[in-house]
Amino acid sequence: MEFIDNRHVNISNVDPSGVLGFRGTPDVILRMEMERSISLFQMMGDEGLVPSPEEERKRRNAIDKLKQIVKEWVKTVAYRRALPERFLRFASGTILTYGSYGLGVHNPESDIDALCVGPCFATIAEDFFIVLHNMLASRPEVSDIHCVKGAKVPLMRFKFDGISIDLPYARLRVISIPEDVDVFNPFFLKNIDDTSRKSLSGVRANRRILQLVPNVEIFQAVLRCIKLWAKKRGVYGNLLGFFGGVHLAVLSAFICQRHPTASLSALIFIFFKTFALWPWPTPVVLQDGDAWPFIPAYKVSWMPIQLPCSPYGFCHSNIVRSTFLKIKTEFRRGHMLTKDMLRPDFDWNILFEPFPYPRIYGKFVKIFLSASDKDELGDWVGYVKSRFRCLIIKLEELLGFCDPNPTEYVDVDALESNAVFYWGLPPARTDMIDIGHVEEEFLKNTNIVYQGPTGKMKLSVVQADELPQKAHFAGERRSVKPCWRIARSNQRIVPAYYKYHPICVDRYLTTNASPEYPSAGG
Ligand SMILES: Nc1ncnc2c1ncn2[C@@H]1O[C@H](COP(=O)(O)OP(=O)(O)OP(=O)(O)O)[C@@H](O)[C@H]1O
Ligand SMILES: [Mg+2]
Ligand SMILES: [Mg+2]
Repeated sequence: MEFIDNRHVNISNVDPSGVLGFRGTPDVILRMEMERSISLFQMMGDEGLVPSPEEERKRRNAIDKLKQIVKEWVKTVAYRRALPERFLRFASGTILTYGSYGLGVHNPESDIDALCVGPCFATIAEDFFIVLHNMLASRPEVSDIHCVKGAKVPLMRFKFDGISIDLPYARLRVISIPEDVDVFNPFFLKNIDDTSRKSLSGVRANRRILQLVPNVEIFQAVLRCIKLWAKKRGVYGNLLGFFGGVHLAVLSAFICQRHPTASLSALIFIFFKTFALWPWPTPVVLQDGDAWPFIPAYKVSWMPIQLPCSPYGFCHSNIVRSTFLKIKTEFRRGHMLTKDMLRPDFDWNILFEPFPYPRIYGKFVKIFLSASDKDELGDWVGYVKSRFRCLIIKLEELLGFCDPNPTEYVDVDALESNAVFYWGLPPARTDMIDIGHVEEEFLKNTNIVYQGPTGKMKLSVVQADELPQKAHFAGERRSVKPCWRIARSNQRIVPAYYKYHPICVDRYLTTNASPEYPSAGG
């Protein structure tokens, strides 16, 4: 814990308004602040947030093997395309990791976001989605492989040695891709196609964040804590109108950038203070020497967060009025709790306490999704989740507010495989809601074309005491993180969409952004 010692900011100095509930000499404050940082690190360990060395080895090994496969694939393609001998020798491709793995904040459940970077002669349609797909599919380590072609960032999704991998593709205008290719070098970015540019933007954004933060380790610790907080408090999940990983990464980096010498505990306090008082929709923008002017923030999201790489768009967001209010409330709660962190009885566990839905809301809309087996259910749940934003907006329209709890429950008494969501409703007017009509409208308005054999959906309004006791976080449900498979609608082949993206805005892959939230970002 050495680095905590020498990067202290006295918490009362970063809180000049003096609202901290503790007085003491600077020495005592420093010591207590350090203790708070240490106990937070310990808590993260207890929560199992940091993968074990064995798990890390497994991931490293999977990436190495993937790199090897990509290299072989490039040679195969070069050969098939009858490239001259001198080119054949040099032709190469590589894998670049990004997302939570690239930032070093993954947990044992996280997937690996890995970008396949290939040379100019390897096409996405044929060479990536057919040749590489077949090479991967024939490997014993690979299972559950899906091609996701219709998304803004097309990708293959599969498991490698049991680890979920998202593999988009970027094709550069060169024959040979250096292993450590510089994704900021204009030479490599020249004349690349739109899909490749979008695919690369995830890697570029992540690398930029790591370049911009003054201390990577402390940034990683802050982000891990904030992600845990967001999951526990029900404000993590882009599809449900909350934050995704990239949003929290930029917010955490923003704090770390401005307080380069602060300790972990001080940064957590500053994080909540800053965003509890933030004048939204003023965008959160990392200090970056190259930054370009951006489009007016109010057109982008309730909480605009700019991506730190050209063309400096905004992270896509599904935040609606209700989720905006919930996030703001949670920021304020975080601030109220952490400003007292130097008090002797301060306990981190309170900050990370799961959001007490049954205590806060009397009634819930229950969304019951079922299918005949687990695979079908995975596809079905993914499909419906991709349209959740429409349902949130509908309920908001009728009731003024709705809290879409991202937690997925399972009804163990039901005969079919199922997933159940319970969204908190405000007390007033709840009795007047015709939930059957909402269900009908949801199906109709979202133009559901999914015709999987067994997917069913039932909406009902239930009392708080009907909520199950046990649940698991949706974000941890990696085993059923499917793609929506090709389905037939009126004899018309409907393209395979990424499970999250057919209509609603999700991540940066969306193909059909809502007019209120134009696609501005990467
Ligand atoms: N809404 C978005 N806007 C812009 N870029 C995004 C968005 N969502 C995802 N990305 C890019 O894709 C990467 C991977 O996204 P993902 O949602 O898997 O985040 P993550 O940080 O890996 O979180 P998790 O641990 O939940 O997987 C992000 O790091 C970011 O570069
Ligand atoms: Mg990820
Ligand atoms: Mg991913």
